[in-house]
Amino acid sequence: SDVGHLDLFPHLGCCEQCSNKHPCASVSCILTYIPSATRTSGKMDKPLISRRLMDSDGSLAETPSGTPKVGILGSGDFARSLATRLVGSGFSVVVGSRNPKRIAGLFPSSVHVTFQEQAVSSPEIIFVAVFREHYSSLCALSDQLAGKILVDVSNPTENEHLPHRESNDEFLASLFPACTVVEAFNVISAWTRQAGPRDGNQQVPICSDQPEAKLSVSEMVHAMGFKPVDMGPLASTREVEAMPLRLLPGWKVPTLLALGLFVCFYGYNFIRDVLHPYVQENKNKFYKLPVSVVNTTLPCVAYMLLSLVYLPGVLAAALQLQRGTKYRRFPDWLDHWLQHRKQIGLLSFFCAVLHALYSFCLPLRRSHRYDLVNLAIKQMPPPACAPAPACPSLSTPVSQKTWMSHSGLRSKDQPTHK
Ligand SMILES: NC(=O)C1=CN([C@@H]2O[C@H](COP(=O)(O)OP(=O)(O)OC[C@H]3O[C@@H](n4cnc5c(N)ncnc54)[C@H](OP(=O)(O)O)[C@@H]3O)[C@@H](O)[C@H]2O)C=CC1
Ligand SMILES: [Fe+3]
Repeated sequence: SDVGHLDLFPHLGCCEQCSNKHPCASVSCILTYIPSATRTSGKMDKPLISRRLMDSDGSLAETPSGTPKVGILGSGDFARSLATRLVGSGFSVVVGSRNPKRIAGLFPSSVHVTFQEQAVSSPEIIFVAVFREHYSSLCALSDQLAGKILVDVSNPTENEHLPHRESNDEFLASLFPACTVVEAFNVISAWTRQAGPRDGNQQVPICSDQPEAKLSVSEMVHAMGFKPVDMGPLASTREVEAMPLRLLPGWKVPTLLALGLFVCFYGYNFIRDVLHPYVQENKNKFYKLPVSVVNTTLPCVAYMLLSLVYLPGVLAAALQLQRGTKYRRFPDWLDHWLQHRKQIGLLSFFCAVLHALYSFCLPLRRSHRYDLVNLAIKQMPPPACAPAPACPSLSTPVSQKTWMSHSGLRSKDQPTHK
């Protein structure tokens, strides 16, 4: 309704947008006048890089003095994207490099790029954006780093990561015992880190043995527009560092299960529909392998998977009844099974959809085949003095009734089988 809009927006004067009497209260005009920032709300409207930090050419300008200072060791991709975001969030950033002159131009102008020794002297929080194998090259800075918070951002490669091996954070903490090590940002992509949490993951898992250090880093993460998530002590970093290595977590077992079921049912249907007729009656039905046998197999797999979605719930209920309480942990196998129900259910649905598509396409394919046979027969010249055909279906075009009966459809004048 237009009523009341004028009270809400008393600044609206003469309307230049439409021909209404002034002041105009039409919704379209009001929407044109309201600044976009007041129309929409939420975090996404906040500019990721504040205007006051931008030069006229779009690069980042000097940060005002008195802003919190953050150090970054390393000048690679991670350091660059992090520095850009930190400056955009109002932090003063100093980057420590082995060769500051070479890489200074790659950072926003407000970032101070210097040698490692100078970079770590004043900030209390220092990001270690170098690979694990180069941590030991930072040991020369031990005295200057004493008492500071080191934020480890590294991820192990797959070969490095072994479940019972010490994490990169634990290794860093052992090299710098006088520092507090905090894990953060290892799961955030370079794009999200630089552009802010617009469309990517917003959660930043944080681990440390020191609650104060965790709090300081959490506040910084929050100021950068992300959501800090406390993942516990430094020992939890083994789990957190393994996160980026997991592709589609939770799907491996259900997918293998679905494939296994498919292979079993396909084998069974192959023996029943193809191999058995071939051995017993010498009938060649191998043409059924790509479509018909697959289509018979898909619903079997779908039903089996669906039953595997419901079964653990029943087992869990039975176990609770037997134990007389629901406050005891399920056995591990049942716990894992319960956690995979969503994936198993989706795979079941996928098989059912494939079955529907196959079933829909099969009659179309048969109809096309009969059309081709009809055409071929029509083109055959009648023999000059041919005897009466033994099989009428070979000399006359295949009727609609024939292909309908072969396709499992029934024509109107055909009697129903009881
Ligand atoms: N890139 C990404 O998107 C992500 C990276 N990470 C982690 O961030 C860390 C850095 O990654 P990234 O920036 O991509 O790597 P890069 O190879 O781009 O940069 C590594 C930096 O380490 C510095 N460095 C310090 N000491 C040494 C040394 N002895 N030998 C070689 N280099 C050294 C170098 O800077 P200089 O020469 O100036 O000293 C170099 O620029 C890694 O631990 C990685 O796992 C985590 C998540 C995502
Ligand atoms: Fe079916």
